[in-house]
Amino acid sequence: MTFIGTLCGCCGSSQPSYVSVNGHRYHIKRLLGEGGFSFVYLVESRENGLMALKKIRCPFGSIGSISPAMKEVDNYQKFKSPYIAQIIDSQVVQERDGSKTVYILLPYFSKGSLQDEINRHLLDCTQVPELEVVRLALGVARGLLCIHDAAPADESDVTYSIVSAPYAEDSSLLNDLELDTFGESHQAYAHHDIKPSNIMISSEGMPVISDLGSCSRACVEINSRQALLQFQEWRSEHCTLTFMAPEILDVKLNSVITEKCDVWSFGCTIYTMCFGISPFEREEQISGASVTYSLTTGKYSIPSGTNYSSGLIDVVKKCLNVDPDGRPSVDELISLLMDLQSQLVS
Ligand SMILES: Nc1ncnc2c1ncn2[C@@H]1O[C@H](COP(=O)(O)OP(=O)(O)OP(=O)(O)O)[C@@H](O)[C@H]1O
Repeated sequence: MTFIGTLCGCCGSSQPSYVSVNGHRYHIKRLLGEGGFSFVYLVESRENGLMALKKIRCPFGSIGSISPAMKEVDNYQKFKSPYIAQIIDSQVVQERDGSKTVYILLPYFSKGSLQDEINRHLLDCTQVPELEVVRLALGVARGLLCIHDAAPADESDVTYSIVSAPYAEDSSLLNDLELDTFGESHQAYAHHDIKPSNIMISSEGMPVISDLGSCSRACVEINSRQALLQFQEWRSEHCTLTFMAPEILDVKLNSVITEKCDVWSFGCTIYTMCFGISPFEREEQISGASVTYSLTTGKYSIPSGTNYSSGLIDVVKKCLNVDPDGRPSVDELISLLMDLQSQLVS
């Protein structure tokens, strides 16, 4: 990986900036967005057109700090679905100061995210039509089904050829990648950060789950004080409070977290599509109760006079059950949403 010119296309430099990933040269056009430790740039290549390049900084330069980013690369390779973003290429770079940077090349979603779509409706004072809410929700649910039902991976099939040489040779890194964050053997995965800004909209208008950095094995047993602290630390880096399931926010010793945490976030996402705000943020606005309190007690309300059908509102209510076992599976959600879709089109 080499950079020619200045990396940041929006920093005011008049010089065009280029980046080379595994020998392919890309023109950096502008910054698309940024997260805690990452920047996402719009890049263009002569052969493949526009793409998004995610640059993840691993500040301490140790294997430990690089593994979450490599886990994200691994996740992009793991799930094959039109409803989950597919990786194009990636590379790890050793920086001169000893730190490492991971670059992930992804398709560019010019329509932005579901959050952008919600924001457009808020600005226009319009609401997302119910049929559109159901169509988008169905796509997200199909992507989630692929994550939750991930087939047991044949570890020997996982290839790391995209990793640049110094790390490909580092077997401890590869071993680290195969370790589940919390040492579980169950093969179902959970995304852990489903929210409208992590769902991109394809050029055909289909929802595509992205930002797989928080995705890890679904079944997490919190069976020691150390596991509890480790989970709390992981949660603060990877999950978003207003979409977070109560069992994650108020994680307890001797509890088990499952993929049902995504079902809660999915319910919050449908609610946000309908009402332009997440249920527990709205609760804070109208009652003054903290998000943490409303969320752990499951206290939220549906705006009165809503013209969304009771069938759709019921789907939200089923997902926002404080008891994870009481929430539907993604399979069940898909059939509920399909029924709703047929009723709406008939
Ligand atoms: N493939 C893409 N096409 C277009 N825009 C993108 C793409 N990927 C990311 N973005 C933009 O960049 C933002 C940040 O990307 P991403 O969520 O992957 O980074 P992150 O560091 O994990 O962010 P967060 O901390 O919000 O989870 C997104 O909200 C989106 O606006």
